[in-house]
Amino acid sequence: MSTLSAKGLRKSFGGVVAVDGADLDLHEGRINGLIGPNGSGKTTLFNIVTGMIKADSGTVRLGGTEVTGWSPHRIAHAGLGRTFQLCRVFPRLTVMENMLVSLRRPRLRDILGGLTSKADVEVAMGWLERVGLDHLAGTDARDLSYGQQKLLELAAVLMADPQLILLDEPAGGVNPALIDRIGDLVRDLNAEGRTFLIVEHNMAMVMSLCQHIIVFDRGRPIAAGPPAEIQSDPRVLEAYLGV
Ligand SMILES: Nc1ncnc2c1ncn2[C@@H]1O[C@H](COP(=O)(O)OP(=O)(O)OP(=O)(O)O)[C@@H](O)[C@H]1O
Repeated sequence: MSTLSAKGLRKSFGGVVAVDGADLDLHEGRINGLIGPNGSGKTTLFNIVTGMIKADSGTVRLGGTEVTGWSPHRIAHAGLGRTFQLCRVFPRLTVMENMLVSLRRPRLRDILGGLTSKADVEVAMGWLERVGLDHLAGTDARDLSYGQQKLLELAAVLMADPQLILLDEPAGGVNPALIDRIGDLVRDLNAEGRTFLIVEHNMAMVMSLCQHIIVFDRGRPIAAGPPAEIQSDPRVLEAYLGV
């Protein structure tokens, strides 16, 4: 079960209302997009549904189970993986070590001492091949380009075999060739049955990749539908252009 839904989410930071009574319903098995002007609450929503921050009110359900207030680790264990707007890899660990620490099971000392299970290394290598980083397995993550680090972060998320994956600005700061590779990878992973929710400012990517788009403005959804519908929705144009 991968469906993510939320009801009445609300979150304020001091006087700033970041998420303002938002509902969310993802289309299962689809590539869902979440767009909206800067500061409209998209990342805060991501952080709430992945357990990184607690909402002031509202509920989150994952595959029929209420997960409101669960820790990020428990939510990840329930099948939800995520990447971050500012990519999070361990710069001084190699690409392979980054893959293995994402499992949490082995201890860092074991990984650095080569005491990891052969099966884990094989699974990690399989994902590195899928994202095109297998030839860099022994390279320190800090020596990868920013786009390659984003691919590594996604590959590390895939180690947990999540059925639902949230990507926070996968194209941000990435060169066009790697943006295409990330897009192809998302399509392939979706064809295998994984559901995606993608926050992205690159409209060309969102419109070509996503099958269902949710538009946020001032902390709540103002429109949802297929790309062609969203592109011509007057509420969306108003939110973006103020027209
Ligand atoms: N930790 C925080 N402390 C204070 N204010 C915050 C915090 N996190 C978010 N905000 C505020 O909440 C609002 C929503 O921010 P959020 O980052 O969720 O928007 P966003 O849609 O993801 O923006 P962007 O597209 O620029 O990443 C903004 O006004 C932001 O300044």
